[in-house]
Amino acid sequence: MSVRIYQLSKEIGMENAALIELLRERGFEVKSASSTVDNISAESLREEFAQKNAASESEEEAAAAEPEAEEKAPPAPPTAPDLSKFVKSPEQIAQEKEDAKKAEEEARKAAAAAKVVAPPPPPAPAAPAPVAPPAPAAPKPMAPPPVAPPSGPAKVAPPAAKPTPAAPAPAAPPSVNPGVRAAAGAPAPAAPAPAAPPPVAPKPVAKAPAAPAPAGPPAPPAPPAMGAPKAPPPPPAGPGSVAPPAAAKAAPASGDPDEIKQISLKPPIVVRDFANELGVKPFKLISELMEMGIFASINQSLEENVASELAAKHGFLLEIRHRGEGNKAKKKQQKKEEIDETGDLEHRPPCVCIMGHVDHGKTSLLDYIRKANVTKGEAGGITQHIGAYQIEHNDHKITFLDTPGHEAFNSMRARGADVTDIAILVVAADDGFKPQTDEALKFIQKSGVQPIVAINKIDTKGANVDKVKQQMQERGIASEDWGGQTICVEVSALKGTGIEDLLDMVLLQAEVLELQANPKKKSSGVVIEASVEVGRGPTATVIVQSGTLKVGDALVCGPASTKVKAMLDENGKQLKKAPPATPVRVIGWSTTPDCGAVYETVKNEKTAKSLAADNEHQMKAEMAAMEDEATAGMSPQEKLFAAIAKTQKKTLRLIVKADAFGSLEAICEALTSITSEKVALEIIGKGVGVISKSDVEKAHAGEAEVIGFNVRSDNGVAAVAKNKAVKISSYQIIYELVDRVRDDMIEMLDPEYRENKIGAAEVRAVFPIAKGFVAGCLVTEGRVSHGANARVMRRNKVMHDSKVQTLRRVKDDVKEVRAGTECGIQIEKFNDYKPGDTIEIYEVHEIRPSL
Ligand SMILES: Nc1nc2c(ncn2[C@@H]2O[C@H](COP(=O)(O)OP(=O)(O)OP(=O)(O)O)[C@@H](O)[C@H]2O)c(=O)[nH]1
Repeated sequence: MSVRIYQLSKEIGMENAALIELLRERGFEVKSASSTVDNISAESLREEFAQKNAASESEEEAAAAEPEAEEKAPPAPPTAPDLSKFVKSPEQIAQEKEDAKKAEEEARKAAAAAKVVAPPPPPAPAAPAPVAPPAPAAPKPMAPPPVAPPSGPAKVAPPAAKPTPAAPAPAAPPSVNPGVRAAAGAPAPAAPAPAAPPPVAPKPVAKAPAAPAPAGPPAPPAPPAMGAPKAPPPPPAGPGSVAPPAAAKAAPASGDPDEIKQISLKPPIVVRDFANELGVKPFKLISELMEMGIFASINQSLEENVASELAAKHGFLLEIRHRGEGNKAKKKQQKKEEIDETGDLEHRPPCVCIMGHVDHGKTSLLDYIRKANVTKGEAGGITQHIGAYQIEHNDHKITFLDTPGHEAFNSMRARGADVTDIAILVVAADDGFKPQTDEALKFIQKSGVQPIVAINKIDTKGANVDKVKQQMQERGIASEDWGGQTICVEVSALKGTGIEDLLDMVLLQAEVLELQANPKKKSSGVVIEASVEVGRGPTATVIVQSGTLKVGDALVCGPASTKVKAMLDENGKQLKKAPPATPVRVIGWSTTPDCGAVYETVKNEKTAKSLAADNEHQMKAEMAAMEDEATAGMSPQEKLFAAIAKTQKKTLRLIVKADAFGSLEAICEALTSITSEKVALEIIGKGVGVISKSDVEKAHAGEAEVIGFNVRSDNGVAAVAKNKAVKISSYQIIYELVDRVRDDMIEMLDPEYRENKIGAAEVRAVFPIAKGFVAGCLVTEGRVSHGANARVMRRNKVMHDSKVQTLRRVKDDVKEVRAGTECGIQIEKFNDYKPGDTIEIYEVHEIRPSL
């Protein structure tokens, strides 16, 4: 039996880091808070600390007050001092080390009073490192602030975890986070101040590992997980996605008296609209473009850099908003607000997603966690699939995103990682890393989330945990017990082994991430599932990311809007309020919102409706412009040829109906990835909900098929379809659907044939007979068969191509003559044999054409 360090540290009331240090001092090989110590050692530690704590109770109280004083002492930046219990300054760590040593000694001497848990305030650092360096604009020539050692309170920025924007100086936490573990054992950094100031303001580094000091003498080797040097604030930069030319950028900085106005446009930037925005006549803009060597018509769209250049020329700063960037920008803004309003910030549950290769046990894991929770929770709750659910573990909530795992759901998985704080990468112990595991890992890493690897199916015969760990190492995510930084838990989703441990690790990671949100503000969040439900109309499952969503709130989400009439959790229970990180199904949207879209709370229903209408209009305009753009730049002839080519190519037209937006999108993505030179695939209609008569009408008009995924047909639809000869096919499995569509495309192709040579004969002599001539031959290879296809070749030229009409051995008709045998051959409708000709015998097979 063994005990995890984080459990033990809780029991004895000690920081994880301090306990790790103490154990290391005592010769234990421990790596992180998830490492274990044997039960006997744990018990003796419990006893030891029970005594010490009793003896030093009063002393601790005094000590507890002191760090406060210490926190106030250094000139901390305004947003900084948010010390979590996992975060300590290097001085504190050093102090703890000393204390731990002292405690050990004292323990040995059986002295009663020792102090380990609450260290006294560290002495004023010998080389104090001011956290906030001077502005880069006026660097002092001689003594720049030492940039390397972050001192004073520093917020955790665990490696590969989402960077915490407010962190003043990314520092490795002497905490349980494996990625930063090394810092605990590292010497307190005391980097010498660089002799020369950095010539250019280094980019602020949001994440560990350490970046080198920008200038001056080389910094001492930083401990592996120490934070990057505290960077001076970056020079003023243009707004988020603004892509102005140099001139435009320089203008505001140079203090040009002319006011620089900003215009914000979404591509495509069409000449006519752009001229309006700039307040010039289109022909003027066209002539300016001509001066730049660009010949554009009034309806043509401009390259972004060209538009930026023109905007600058007219004194504008052009912001180009790409689709989806608005949301990103909003998200960023949202995060920023979360930091600004620290007063109202509260801890929120982590959003966790489970990813991995098909059949590695994601669903089983999710099911096990959910079922365990259902039985623990309120009795009789009927769980429904809403794309996410929340559980409680050790009195802490965890939100799980229930994302499907099939390859075709890539896009949803990508989103899963977007709203995800923690990602569990499931790898089957009997199968190891597979392409989808790697793909999922890529998503996870791209989204800046530190994966927790769950090695599943450890109960199976072929389980090889070491092999998986080896593969983890090969991918740069070595597990903790292999000297790496990735939390790795061995589980069996079937038997439930290790699941508690896994959930412990999730909570631990969540604690390190310090997930916070402001529940008091207006709610916003992300749609993770959307569908049309019979009797309920369009519904959407959203994850509240900020604020508290309440019944009666007016929401807008792209072209969809709603006044929340009802919200349900995954157990179908009506909720009145949904605080941050809660998944809820919101009923009663005007239309199904897009999966992955951001919703916002607005003033009232009227505003929501009007904003949704604006969004819809905008989206339609963009679509139309994109279509125009596809043919822009083509001459009329080219457009004509393109149109002809389009009509000549066979096309399979489809109308796709699915049960949810996520699956609809995944299906369309999978279908459009079927590429063929010979057959085009065109999705002429798609939607969420039952297959209706109007779908059939549309299919009939467009000569299309209707494909349904997990949806049924409306009453009477089958009869209409039969009457109009419209094919309707329904599927429950996405790859079957894709395979069937591929088959349908192939069926549209003309058959293909392959020739197979079966023999050859050489003409040795030509004999006249009553009706024409016969060729006396020697079969030189294979066989010659009566009725087989035959081709007479002369000097590599085909003289005739037909069939073997007569085949004789001596005077007898035969069916077949083998190689090395002489025979008489008469070819259908041919008489011009010459000695030396070759008669090739071949078969023709019809083969399945390929796309
Ligand atoms: N022996 C054993 N079998 C397991 C375990 N976890 C899952 N399985 C089995 O593995 C198979 C696939 O499990 P799923 O949970 O459906 O896997 P998945 O990764 O969700 O699969 P997709 O949803 O298709 O991507 C099922 O037959 C499960 O019963 C486990 O821990 N041990």
